[in-house]
Amino acid sequence: ARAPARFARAASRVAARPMMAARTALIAGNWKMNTVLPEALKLAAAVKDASVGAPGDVAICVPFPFLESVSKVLAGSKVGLGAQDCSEADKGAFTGAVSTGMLQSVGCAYVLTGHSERRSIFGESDALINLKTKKVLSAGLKCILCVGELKEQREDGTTDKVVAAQLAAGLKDVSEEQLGSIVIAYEPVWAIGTGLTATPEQAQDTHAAIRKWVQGAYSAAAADRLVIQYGGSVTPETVDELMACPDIDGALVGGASLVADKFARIVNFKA
Ligand SMILES: O=C(CO)COP(=O)(O)O
Repeated sequence: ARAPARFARAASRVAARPMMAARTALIAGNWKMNTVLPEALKLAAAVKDASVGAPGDVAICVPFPFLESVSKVLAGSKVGLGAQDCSEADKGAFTGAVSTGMLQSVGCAYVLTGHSERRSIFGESDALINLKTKKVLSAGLKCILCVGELKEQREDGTTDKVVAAQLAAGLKDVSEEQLGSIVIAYEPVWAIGTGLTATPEQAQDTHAAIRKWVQGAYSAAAADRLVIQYGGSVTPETVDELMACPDIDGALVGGASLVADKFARIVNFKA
């Protein structure tokens, strides 16, 4: 999704643009509430094998009970382990909750926050998402913060406004240095699990708007470094076109990440 650094530097001299960072792509699978242990182990082993020659970074966000055993399967591979949620608290009387310290202790490198299913099904507010995001960062983990508009919002032309508000709230009190441990996943809600992928143009436009927002809120350098994933019905058939867009730096994949062959093709995208 980007030119090699030497071309980017040459281009920046010609066009007098700020130097572009060489962003490393990140393809992440979000298994959601799927698999039982034997399936999880088998799928993780397949992802490990498929990722050996992958052009970018790879991660899988697996259900809590399988984190530790999947971590052993992934040991020594380039596949990072991720969780799908965490508590905003450190520890104590929070029945059923899972802390970032627990996640770190079983080998997690990534945590998702702000997923639209957490927002809509579990009623998570922007304020709670911000607390969770900051907890992930203070534990030294990488945070994949998800944002995205509803169908009605895309139709009434408020996508950029909605996404900007989610970014402002989710990243409140997150420093520019901490932003280096954030990945933004743009997941239009109408495209999640529906088979309706955003067109590369729709996705690129919103990714560019996200990067512009980060430039205004932080700096051009921070915006340039930021990895922005697209999520929403990504498949082997759509990944290459999406990854060819200049501001699309990766994918957050739900359904297709549960099918070993499909995810193998996605992590080995051709841009
Ligand atoms: O929500 C998603 C990833 O977090 C996307 O899910 P699908 O790829 O199944 O649309």
